Amino acid sequence: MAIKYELEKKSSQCEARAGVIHTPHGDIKTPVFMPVGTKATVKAMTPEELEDLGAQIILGNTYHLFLRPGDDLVKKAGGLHKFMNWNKPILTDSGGFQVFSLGHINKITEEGVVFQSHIDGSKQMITPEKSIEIQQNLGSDIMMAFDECVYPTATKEYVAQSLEMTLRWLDRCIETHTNKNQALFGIVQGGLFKDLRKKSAEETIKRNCQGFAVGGLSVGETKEEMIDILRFTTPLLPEDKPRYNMGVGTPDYLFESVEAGIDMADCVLPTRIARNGAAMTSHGKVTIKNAKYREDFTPLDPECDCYTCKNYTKAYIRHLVNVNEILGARLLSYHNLYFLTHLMENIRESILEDRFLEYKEEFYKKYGYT
Ligand SMILES: CC#C[C@H]1NC(N)=Nc2cc3[nH]c(NC)nc3cc21
Ligand SMILES: [Zn+2]
Repeated sequence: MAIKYELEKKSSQCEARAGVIHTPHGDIKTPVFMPVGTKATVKAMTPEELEDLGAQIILGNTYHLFLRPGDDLVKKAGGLHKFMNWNKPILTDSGGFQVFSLGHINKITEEGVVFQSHIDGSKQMITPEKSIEIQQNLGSDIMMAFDECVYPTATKEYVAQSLEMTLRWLDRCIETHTNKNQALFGIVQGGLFKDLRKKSAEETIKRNCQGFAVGGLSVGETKEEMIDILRFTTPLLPEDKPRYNMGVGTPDYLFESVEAGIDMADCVLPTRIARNGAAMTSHGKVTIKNAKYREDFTPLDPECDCYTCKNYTKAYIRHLVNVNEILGARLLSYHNLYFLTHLMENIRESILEDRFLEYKEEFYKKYGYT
């Protein structure tokens, strides 16, 4: 068994739950936020810094690593863990979404997706088999099935057809999944249509994957639509397997995901907004370039005990960002990743103490959501 999910405590107030995912590269306490390391690095962070800030598992991307440096090279290096010197769990996305959001799609056929590389325009094709072969070369602990990604604007007819193809592609992924040290997660689609979500969930569950993602969200739908679909779909998934909401990473979306019964979430936001000079703090978002911080010699977040907040001031970080010094992005990335990682740790504690909703209310008030 590549991974095993152990449920520790279910909230009495909502679908939230705390658990542990046992993997060949160590245990993951859930709910968990997963930093994104698209091209074999979580941007500007060393693996040691990721460990220090509490990261338990990171993401890699099939699409990017296939194009550069090539999954065959990573395999020759001993796999992605060795190549990037990260010895804890890694989850790799299958390429479906990245082709959609980055590659220039030429056509989607039953065989797979033909696209032009966003790097050199070369014609490429990813099939379910190819996606799993790449992920097995990378050696990730959790592989995502190759799915067809549809946007919330797609018609119901298209979404209905698409989820059927995603199920046929899942069967082909399962066929190709030979390395049983790696888990394979299915992805539930169905857009914003509850009957299609139910169908996709029921059919995906029949394939007995080691975990399940709710796909097709965080792709432009409204927050209310995401919450509605998430609260409908997540409880349909097996209680004894991990559940993963793809692409969420703001505090409110993390709270809402956990409240719906989600265990795992990932997002590029913490490092992306850091490069743009923004930080998530206990009292809401801080845009450090703001002139009001010019002579502010207090920590970024007075309630945070991370390396950045213990050693530097807003004025100093604002200076670094203003003169475009790399350290500015690094210090903000470190804090933002620490903030979301510890937010999920605090959420987990609140579930173990059966006070999740109270914690959510306290956090929302301080952060400025309500
Ligand atoms: C449609 C669809 C779909 C899902 N399929 C796969 N393989 N990966 C995803 C990654 C995502 N990231 C975000 N938002 C940043 N939404 C995502 C959705 C998916
Ligand atoms: Zn901090």
